[in-house]
Amino acid sequence: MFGFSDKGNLNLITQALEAVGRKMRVLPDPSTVHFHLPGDLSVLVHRKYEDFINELVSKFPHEKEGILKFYDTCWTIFNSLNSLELKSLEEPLYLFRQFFQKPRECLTLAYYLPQNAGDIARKFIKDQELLSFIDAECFIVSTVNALQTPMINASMVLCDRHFGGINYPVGGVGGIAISLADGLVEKGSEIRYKANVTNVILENGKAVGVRLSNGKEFFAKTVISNATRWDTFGKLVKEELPEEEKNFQKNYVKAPSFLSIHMGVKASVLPAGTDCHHFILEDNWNNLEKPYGSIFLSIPTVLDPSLAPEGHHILHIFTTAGIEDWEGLSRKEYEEKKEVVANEIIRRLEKKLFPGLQDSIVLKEVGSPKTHRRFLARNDGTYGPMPRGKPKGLLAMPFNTTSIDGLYCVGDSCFPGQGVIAVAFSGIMCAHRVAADIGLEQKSPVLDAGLLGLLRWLRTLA
Ligand SMILES: NC(=O)c1ccc[n+]([C@@H]2O[C@H](COP(=O)([O-])OP(=O)(O)OC[C@H]3O[C@@H](n4cnc5c(N)ncnc54)[C@H](O)[C@@H]3O)[C@@H](O)[C@H]2O)c1
Ligand SMILES: CC(C)=CCC/C(C)=C/C=C/C(C)=C/C=C/C(C)=C/C=C/C=C(C)/C=C/C=C(C)/C=C/C=C(\C)CCC=C(C)C
Repeated sequence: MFGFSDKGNLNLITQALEAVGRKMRVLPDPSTVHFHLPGDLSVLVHRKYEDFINELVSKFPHEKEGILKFYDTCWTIFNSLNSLELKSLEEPLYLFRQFFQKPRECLTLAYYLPQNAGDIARKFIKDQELLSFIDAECFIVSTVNALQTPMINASMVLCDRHFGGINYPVGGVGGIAISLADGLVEKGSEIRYKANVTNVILENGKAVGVRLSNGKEFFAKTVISNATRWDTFGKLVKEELPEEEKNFQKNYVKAPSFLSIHMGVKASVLPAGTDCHHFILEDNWNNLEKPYGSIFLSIPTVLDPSLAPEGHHILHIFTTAGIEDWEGLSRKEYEEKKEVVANEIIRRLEKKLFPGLQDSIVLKEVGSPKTHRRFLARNDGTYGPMPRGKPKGLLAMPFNTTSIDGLYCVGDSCFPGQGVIAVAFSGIMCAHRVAADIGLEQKSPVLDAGLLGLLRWLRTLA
């Protein structure tokens, strides 16, 4: 996980846990990911920035200058981000204060806001294979290539992995939700589980509450939806799609979902020193973004052996996959298809990384895009939004307010997009905007109208 470090302003998981009086023990991952790419290009992203740069330069010595210039630009953006107090960009008093206190940093971010990583990389780098490597760097966090990945998001992940580092919460990532929930309850909140919202209740065009599938209704000053914007406006709000959302759907499509395999294997199948995270694309760069084209693999027991019985490891393997491949099948066909597709992926891993993998399996569970749709309640099981074409960086991404008074959105179909830290930031922004709107923080109605209008107009330019 990103966001677990003890320094800077972008350690948003640490900060969220602290806010509810919690702290988790984490284990530092010595690397972010081990890339296994076409042409036997192998790159390990070390935790220490200098080690990573030296490794990359050793593979592309003729591009040393371009590599340094590209990643230096990422650092300029990351350092600007990391210097700000992160609150709502839809709240003018805060935004103006930040511009006044940190003008250089805010102007840097404003300059890069409409730009994409692939365009910046092409300013400095000519080698096609290296540009494809940067595509893979972006793909693992955005599910699209570098030309479609906003430069601010790319900089955030390409630098924070070295600044804050990747850290594993002892006991597994499920512990994050448990700690947050415990902390919230301790602070006086109430959480209702198995509460399936089917309607946002509107009164005179204002959101005033929610209705559950069991018919119960809850009323509130403010409704915040963590469902995707496709679910919020396609299912929960029964009105005609507002113009703003039409614009969002014009600019963004649902990213595919995932096929995931969770396996328990005998430890002897992994060579000594195996890294925790791997990304595998065997022969052809053109397959990078295709369904089942590339394989993600995490082995959390490399860092935290307590998760599996002695002598065993856990493998979490996943590839992008669309829901359309999995619809219209009988139960039997569905189960058979999961088996066939999973076995092919395991065969590829066996060939590339771990001979004998198939025979070492002691437990295997396969999830399809339908599993994601069902258990995460996400439209088509989508991983999040993906630009329809070439985006203007983050310019078109909506923030938290919506065109329905009293209704706010958070999560990965809001600015700045996919990723736990991105989503946590959208939560922080939303909390601040709501606090201002219900009188818990300062606000200026005149400036609000001006800024929200300006941001709406900017989005139409994207
Ligand atoms: N690091 C990883 O490997 C990893 C894995 C998975 C997801 N992620 C990140 O998490 C991000 C998603 O975060 P998010 O917060 O936007 O979405 P989310 O899907 O994690 O959270 C949405 C929440 O809303 C609930 N919900 C949805 N519809 C509901 C309804 N009708 N009634 C009641 N509850 C409902 C869901 O149960 C869920 O708890 C992704 O973009 C991804 O980057 C990361
Ligand atoms: C007016 C206006 C609007 C403006 C002005 C200017 C300014 C001030 C600006 C500002 C801005 C800001 C603050 C921004 C922010 C941003 C952020 C925070 C961002 C973030 C991001 C993040 C991200 C993207 C992340 C991501 C991640 C991910 C997705 C991850 C994933 C992972 C996975 C999948 C795993 C892998 C594995 C393997 C390889 C195995």
